[in-house]
Order: sequence, then C-alpha cells, then structure tokens
Amino acid sequence: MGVAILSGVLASLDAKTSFVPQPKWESHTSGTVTPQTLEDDSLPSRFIACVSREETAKKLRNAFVTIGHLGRNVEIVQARNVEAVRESNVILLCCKPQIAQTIMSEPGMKEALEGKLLISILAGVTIAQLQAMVLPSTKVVRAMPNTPCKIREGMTVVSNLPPSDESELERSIILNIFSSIGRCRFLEEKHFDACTALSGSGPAFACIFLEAMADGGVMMGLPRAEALELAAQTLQGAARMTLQAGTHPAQLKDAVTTPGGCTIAGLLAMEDGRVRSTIARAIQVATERASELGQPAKK
Ligand SMILES: NC(=O)C1=CN([C@@H]2O[C@H](COP(=O)(O)OP(=O)(O)OC[C@H]3O[C@@H](n4cnc5c(N)ncnc54)[C@H](OP(=O)(O)O)[C@@H]3O)[C@@H](O)[C@H]2O)C=CC1
Ligand SMILES: O=C(O)[C@@H]1CCC=N1
Repeated sequence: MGVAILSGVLASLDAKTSFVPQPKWESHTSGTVTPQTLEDDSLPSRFIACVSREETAKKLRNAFVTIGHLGRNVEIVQARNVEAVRESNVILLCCKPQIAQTIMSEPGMKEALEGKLLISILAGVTIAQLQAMVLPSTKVVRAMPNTPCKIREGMTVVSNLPPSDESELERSIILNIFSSIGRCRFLEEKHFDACTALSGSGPAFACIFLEAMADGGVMMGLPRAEALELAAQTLQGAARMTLQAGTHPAQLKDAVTTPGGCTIAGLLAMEDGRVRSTIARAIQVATERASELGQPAKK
C-alpha cells in the first residue's frame, strides 16, 4: 500500500510539472476534498521509502527507476528506519499491524519522531495504541487509503484533528498528500474499522463483482478481454454517476429496468442469490476482523 501511495503522489507531481490537468469531479460530497477544492496544493518533494528486506529494496528500486524518480526525489533504504525518520518531517507508517510495535521500539525511534507528524495506515491499530509507542510531542493521525491511490483514484479517510492552528498545518499537509491521489475526507476514529472494510478492502470486493460480471459475459460467448472491458467500464460509469451527479443507486437501477425487460430478469436472479445481504455481510465481517488486527495474537 505504501508503494501505491508513493506512486500516486509521484504521478501527481509529474502531472503538475507537465501541466497535465488534474482529475476533475463536477460536484463534491460535503467534506470530501479533491485536487480541485484545494487552494495550496504543494506536495512534499523528497521521499524515503523504508523496507526490511534487500529483495524488496531491489524490487522497489527497479520500479522507481523505471518511472524516473529513483535518485531524483526518491530514495529506497533497507533496515535504516530510524535514520530515515530522523531526516523526515512527515512519516507514513505502512507496515503490517503486528510489526508496528517492533518498528516503533527500535532504539532512537521515539527521539527521531519527536515533534513530527506520524500518519498510520495500519488497519485496526488505534491512535491511543500508537500514541503510547511515541513521545507526547509526536502527532499521531490515522489514514485509511486504498490501492486505487496508485492511479490517483483512491479513497482515503483520515481521522479528525482537534481544531488548532497547529492542526490546520497538519490538515493541509495530509490533504495535499491524499487529495492528490484521489478523494480524501476526515471522519471520527470510531468509524475506522468500517472504513477499512468498505473502502480499504473494497477494491477486492469490487473486483469479485467485476470478475463475476465478466465471467457471465464469457459464459454467453464474449471474448474474455472484451468482457472485462465492458464490465470494468460499466462499473466505473455507474460509480461515477453516483459520485458526480449524486444520483442514488436505486434511481440508476430503476432507469435501466425496462418493464418486462431483461434487466428485471437479471435483478431477480441476483436477489434470489441474496446478493445484497451477502455483500453487506462481507463489509460487516471485514469490519469485525479489522477491529481485531491491532490486538495481540491469541495463544
Ligand atoms: N493493501 C491494502 O489495500 C491496504 C493496506 N492497508 C494497511 O497497510 C499496511 C500494509 O499492508 P500491505 O501493503 O498490504 O502489506 P505488505 O506486506 O505488502 O507491505 C508491508 C511493507 O512493510 C515493510 N516492512 C515490514 N517490516 C518492516 C520493517 N521492520 N522495517 C521497514 N519496513 C518493513 C515491508 O518490506 P519488506 O518486504 O522488506 O519486509 C513491506 O514493504 C497494513 O497495516 C494494512 O492494514 C491499509 C489500506 C489498504
Ligand atoms: O486486508 C487488510 O487487512 C488490509 C486492510 C484494508 C485492505 N487491506
């Protein structure tokens, strides 16, 4: 996920320097920030990506050299977390939830983080848990991004900041980063497990639906590539109609459904398969699982 965020931010920087227009949305749900709504859209200009294994470092160096950023504004470091944090102002914690404690207790880490902004994308690890791992002067914020950040179509939820002048600066840093790679909105931390399930895990759930639609097309004789294109563009179109025009999905569905036609026949087959409750329950179960991820493993 860290690579997806960094790739998206770098693509955003490239887009600015080559004057490619930012993605545009016609309207905004209240509280959601997009590149269009941001007045000062300055982004960080230097990035250090930390990994633990040489194999991963090599893979990342190859990936970032290919897109022309390695050595220019991106450095990949292996097993040098404290050193990297010392050189940074904003730290994005992107390891697995169970590794956080090990990384945060590395000798010198607390001091390296002193007075800095720590943004954690870890599922299930609370601000209170993270705050206990750092000095009081370290500002801890949670963010829940998703993989489409890589192509600047992400959805990121960020935990609310208390109102203060200092928070305003942090708020703008966070918005500059995450709204450059998609939509970004602030929400109370109590909603984070649900957001983790809905938008964090959501791309995986959406891909199951996408794949199943394409499979149906293949079953009916469509070539695989075309079936996938049709399914993906159709899902994107329906999603954009909801986001841009603010049309309720039920209204969109009704507009497609000709009385006595084929859509209602397909819809009834879906209802027979309890597709709505199955999908909604998947979000419920994933939310419950997300809440367990920050807890110590049971023996
Ligand atoms: N995947 C997703 O769609 C989303 C994930 N998240 C959250 O993001 C986090 C990461 O998930 P994901 O990207 O899927 O996991 P990955 O396992 O793909 O990535 C974890 C990264 O952490 C690095 N890492 C592990 N240990 C250390 C260490 N000691 N020091 C420095 N780096 C280390 C790994 O490098 P190395 O290989 O070298 O060990 C690897 O690059 C999780 O907390 C997850 O909850 C949040 C939203 C969406
Ligand atoms: O599966 C996971 O635990 C992470 C969190 C959200 C998406 N991936």
